[in-house]
Parts: sequence; structure tokens; C-alpha cells
Amino acid sequence: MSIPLIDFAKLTHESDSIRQQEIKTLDTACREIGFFYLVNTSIPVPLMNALMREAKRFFAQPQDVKDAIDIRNSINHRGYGNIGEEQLDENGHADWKETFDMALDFPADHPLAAKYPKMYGPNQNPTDPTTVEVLQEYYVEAFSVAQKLMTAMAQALSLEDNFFTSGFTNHVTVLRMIHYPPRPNAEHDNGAGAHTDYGCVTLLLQDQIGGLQVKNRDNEWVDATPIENAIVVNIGDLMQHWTNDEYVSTAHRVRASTTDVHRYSFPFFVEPDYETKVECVPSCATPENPAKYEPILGGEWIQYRLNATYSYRASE
Ligand SMILES: O=C(O)CCC(=O)C(=O)O
Ligand SMILES: [Fe+2]
Repeated sequence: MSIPLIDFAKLTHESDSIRQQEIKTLDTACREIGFFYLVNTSIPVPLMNALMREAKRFFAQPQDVKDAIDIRNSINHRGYGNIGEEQLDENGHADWKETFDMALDFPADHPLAAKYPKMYGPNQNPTDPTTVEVLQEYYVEAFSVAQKLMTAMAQALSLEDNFFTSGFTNHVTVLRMIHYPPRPNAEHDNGAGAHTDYGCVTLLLQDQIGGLQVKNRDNEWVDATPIENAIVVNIGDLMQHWTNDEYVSTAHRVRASTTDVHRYSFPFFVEPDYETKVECVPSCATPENPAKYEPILGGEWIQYRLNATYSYRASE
């Protein structure tokens, strides 16, 4: 099975019948593959291009400038991650990529930062104000798309419209920039190891290079070939948990770029408040198919998964 296409303009259309039909298509995609292309989103294309431009400028800076905001110096996991810092596939090579993570900025003395210091706190910003401005603007636009998407999912699952979005007041959603430099040698073809994402949904903007692959239900790796200005969306573990495995958090990976080729991508990991309780929704459990998982707190799960993939957090 290939990766289906969902039209965001139809998902949010004023006509009830157009909306309902697209919500059905979305529901099928979430159940059958857990991946889809989202086209006609409300994220302005010039903003997507600006983000791409700022990422190139950011990663092209001297190493010591990037190291000044090293993620290892941030207890709440914000800032720059060098090549080799993250290994998504616990059995494979380290990922051949460098990263930058930002999220909502909480002052260090905020009650939530005091209570959950590994998940809430300040960002480590790039020095260039234009880069920061573009990142913040993109964060807002992508979050607005995510909220509408989760509203459509709630409707598909016969829940209140705000069932998912009400768990996003002090959310820990992360915008990440990734640069995959040319691979060091022919053997090392691991851009990002096979993994599932941890949160509810991920909205990924990618350039035109390609390399992202998705494991379908027949256990085949399918290329998520870039479509210009489309966002690749996938279901994460928390949404799978919430839906009792009805919506699938699907494994994916990135093959490393070939010689001389640089790839840039921008995942937006949509993750709820630390204290949002994630437990089987009523429409996904029946007497024959009862809830499979114990309720969990969103933040506990994310923290557990981060600790498993980051060398500097491994002992936590
Ligand atoms: O770079 C990509 O295309 C995907 C990255 C990814 O899957 C991740 O960072 O979780
Ligand atoms: Fe991922």
C-alpha cells in the first residue's frame, strides 16, 4: 500500500458533506498505514521557504557557534544536537544528522519547569534574530494545522471536537530542524534509524531530496517521495495508545544522502501537556476488544522514549 493524500482544505471545508468525506479518508489512512501527505495546508509557502533558508544558514555556521547552544547543556532538551548524538534505532548505527530543537519557552522559575525540569524550560535560541522569528512563526502556523487535524481525528472517532486539543494547554510540542550531511562512506547509509514517533502526530516538511521511508502493513519499506509544499503526517505512539491500536504509529527511517547531497527536513512533533492523561477512548474499546494499555501521562511517555535514544540522557 502506498501513502495516501489528504486535502486539508477539504478537512476544514464549510460544506458538511465535503468535510465528512475527507474525514473518512483520513480515518482510513490512520488505521491502514498511519502515514499520509497533507496538501493545501494553511502554512504559507513563503514561510516554508523561509524555514528552509534559515536552516541552511543555521547549520552552515562554524561548529563552535552551534556548540554554544549544545542540547547536552539543556536539561529540558532544547538546542543543537551534533552528528552521532542521537541513535533512533537501538540496534543500528548512530544517525548521520545534526539537529536543532525548540518548543514553547517557559522561564526556568515557572512552576511547570520546577515540577518537570526535563520537559519544560527555556529554549536555547540561535543568535540570528531572523532565524528565531521564522522558527516561532512556523511553530504557530504548524500548531494551528495540528489542532485542526486533531479535531478532524476526534470527529472520525466520534469524540467531542476538542477531545484531543483540550490536552494541549502547556504542551511540549517540538519543532526540529534536521540537516543530513553527505554520508561519510558507502557503508554508512543511516540518516535516521527505524523508529516510531513518540507523540500524537508528526507534521513533517521535507525538501525535494527524498530518503524518508515508511514500513507498510506488508512489512515493505515504501518511499515517502517528496511532494512540493505537502506535509507528511504520521501517527505517533500516544495516539496509538489513545486509540487502542486502531490508529497505527508506523515505523519509518531515513536513508542517508549520497555523496555531496545535503538533505533538510523539519518534523513538528505534536505532543500534549505533561499531565494529559492518555487512556483508551470510548469508541475504540468493546467487550471483545478491551483497552490494551494502562493509562499514562503524555510527558512520562515522551521522557521515557527520549532517554532511550539520546546518549547524554541514557543514564537518566
Ligand atoms: O527527516 C525525515 O524525513 C524524518 C525524520 C524523523 O522521522 C524524525 O526525526 O522522527
Ligand atoms: Fe520520525
